[in-house]
Amino acid sequence: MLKTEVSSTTLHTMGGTSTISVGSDGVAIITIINPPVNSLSLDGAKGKFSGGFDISAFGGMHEGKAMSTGPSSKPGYVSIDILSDTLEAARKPSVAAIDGLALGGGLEIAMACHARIATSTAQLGLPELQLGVIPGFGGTQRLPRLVGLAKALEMMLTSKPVRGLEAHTLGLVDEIVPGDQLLQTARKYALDILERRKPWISTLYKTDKLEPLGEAREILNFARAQARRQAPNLHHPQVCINVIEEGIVSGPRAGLIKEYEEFQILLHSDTCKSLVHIFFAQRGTMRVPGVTDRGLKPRNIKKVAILGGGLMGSGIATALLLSGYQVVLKEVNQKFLDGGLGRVKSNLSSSVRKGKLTQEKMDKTLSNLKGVLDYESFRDVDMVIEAVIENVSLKQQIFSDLEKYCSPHCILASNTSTIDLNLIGEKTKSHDRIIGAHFFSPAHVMPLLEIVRTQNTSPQVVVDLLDVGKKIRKTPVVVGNCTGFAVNRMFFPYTQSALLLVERGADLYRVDKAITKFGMPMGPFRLCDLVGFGVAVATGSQFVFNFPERTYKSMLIPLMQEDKRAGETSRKGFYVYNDKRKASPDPEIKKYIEKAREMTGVSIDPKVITHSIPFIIQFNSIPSNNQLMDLIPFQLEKISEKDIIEMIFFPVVNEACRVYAEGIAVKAADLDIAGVMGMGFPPYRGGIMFWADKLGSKYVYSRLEEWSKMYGEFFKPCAYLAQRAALGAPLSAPLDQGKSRL
Ligand SMILES: C[C@H](O)CC(=O)SCCNC(=O)CCNC(=O)[C@H](O)C(C)(C)COP(=O)(O)OP(=O)(O)OC[C@H]1O[C@@H](n2cnc3c(N)ncnc32)[C@H](O)[C@@H]1OP(=O)(O)O
Repeated sequence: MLKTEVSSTTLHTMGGTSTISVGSDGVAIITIINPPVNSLSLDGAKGKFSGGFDISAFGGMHEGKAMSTGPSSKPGYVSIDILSDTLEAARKPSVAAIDGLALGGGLEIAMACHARIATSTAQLGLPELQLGVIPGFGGTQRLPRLVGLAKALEMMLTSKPVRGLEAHTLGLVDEIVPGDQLLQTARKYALDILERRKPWISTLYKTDKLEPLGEAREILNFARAQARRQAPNLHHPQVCINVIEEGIVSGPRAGLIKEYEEFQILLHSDTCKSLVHIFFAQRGTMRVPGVTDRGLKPRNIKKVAILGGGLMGSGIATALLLSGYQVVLKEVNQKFLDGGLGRVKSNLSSSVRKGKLTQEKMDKTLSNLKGVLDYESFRDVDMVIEAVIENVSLKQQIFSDLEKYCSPHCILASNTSTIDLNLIGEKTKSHDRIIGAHFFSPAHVMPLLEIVRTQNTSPQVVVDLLDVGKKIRKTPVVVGNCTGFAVNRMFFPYTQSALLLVERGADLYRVDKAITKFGMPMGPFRLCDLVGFGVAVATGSQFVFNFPERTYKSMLIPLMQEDKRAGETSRKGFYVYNDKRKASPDPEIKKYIEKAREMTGVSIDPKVITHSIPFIIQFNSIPSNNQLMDLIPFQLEKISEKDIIEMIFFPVVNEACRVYAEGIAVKAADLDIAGVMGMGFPPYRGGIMFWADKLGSKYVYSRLEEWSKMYGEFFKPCAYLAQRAALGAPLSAPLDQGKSRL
């Protein structure tokens, strides 16, 4: 029971409200209220358990405002003067009572207290690295001293929080209590410290959890090597390790100073700006003008039917089952149905093997799955997701069947990745409830859900699907209807420009290597192998048909298909694969490239090469044409990595501009998220539009213009890009009103 309050004060600040109330036991309770996540701001009072420092204030700091303003202009003011020399060194003990989140700056304040009491479900973590910075309020020094170096490094480098129970085992938390006993226990704990019944601990000077220096160095070096391997383009994980090391080698106060200095530098890095942009852009996808601002409430979707138990259908079923939905899976015959159900089971078993799901939960989850061969069970479902092969007439037939069997309120969704939804729904009268639910393979793993809305789809149906997307832990991006929607329209030129480059003489494996080095999970050719040539050609044909003027016509893939090379599944594609599915370059590929060149009349143009890669060769005699041609592949191999990256990605930027200008995407930031989550574009580059804006619209335009003169229409900058470049304006600036197709 709390004792009666004897005094209380409320502070209103820009960062929310703080209340201080002192009970008759003399213990003061500071409560800080700053919805939604109690983020911290420097103008506000300190001491709240929260989602961390106010990330929206990073923006102002990027524009030049220092993090330390006013009285806090002194280096390390918060971490040294406030948290170490005032809070931690005080003659009054402080105890953190943690319910819910204690992340980033929130946990750093808690660690500067003399003890921490938490609920078992509280989440404690230092996720600053996910934003391109390091903990800045002493976290790099205190966390290793509470939980040991190895665990502290893991928590910081992965940005993953731990739950209260684990935090207690680790020593981060002193006691775990139910939520309703939190304050009472924390109060008593503070008095116990004061009266020396509990130890009075300053975390900063604790050493018992720190490994001896030699061992510590080994752990740090191991972490360095691992971080370099996992994120070779990222500098800030290395900085974090260096800062931790400084504290171990030179003492925690030296560590705090280095932490402050490095934090200030990282705050202004491109990586931090890009990751903060992605943080807000990801949350912004849930806001769709004209849809989510109408006050519509999502309807309760309980039962979903899926048509097709292939790779996509079974993945979608898995994702829904894992979030508690009842799922009906329909196939055309028992063999296919058994295959589909088997795939769902094996997806779930793999979660059990990885410790993400218990066997008991898996059995319970599977009881929500029903396999069927007809439409009878569709009568009471709330939503259907069609996930059959990309065949227009088959989909049209299915949608008219669905109209007959499903109730009038049932949402009719298609998982098509390219086909125009109006075409799919052509034979129905249900246009207001037809919507695209485009998942990415494997659907139970990939984080993006592209929600496609036609001009007739009702906003209620969009709101319903946004809600389902959130519940199955996907990031939904709402886009307009067209061939390929947003993600595949951006993907198409990615493969096309790669084909163009190799046909002009660039080494295929070097293209993949350059793109992987840039930060993509794999290069365009390795990806084609993974997706399979069959799917690549089927999707590609939609583009060839709809956008012929900007299609690069290559015979390379069809030629390889003739020789039964179909990608990874056939063990041969652009690479060859061994039993363990390890990819190796194949010298045979040259043969296909030469033949493809011959068939389409593409040649390596020496003028272009010498123009783009100036270098001098001295000949003793005048070389023959054949000798010159022999030199060409060698010369083209000299194409710089920067040129490879720009020639592959600027056409993607160009297409993203078209998608934006046509109103298919409502915000440029949605395309950034679609690229990051659907294509694997590196988040630390901020997404495709953000990255292009960093290079400047003028530069992107001028390069595309240059290549379009050399290689033709494929590279031609679109009108929107040309206009932005002429104005010197960013590509991501909001569009004129009334343009959106949504
Ligand atoms: C000096 C220090 O060391 C520096 C720091 O502390 S840096 C900050 C470190 N903290 C973080 O990185 C945590 C970031 N936040 C998160 O991971 C998640 O938001 C969360 C786990 C706190 C909550 O997740 P969830 O419940 O799914 O809600 P989510 O939609 O993400 O956030 C709710 C709202 O709070 C905002 N928000 C979350 N954390 C915020 C923060 N630290 N600052 C400002 N706004 C924040 C979100 O933008 C969102 O706003 P919106 O509703 O207007 O879109």
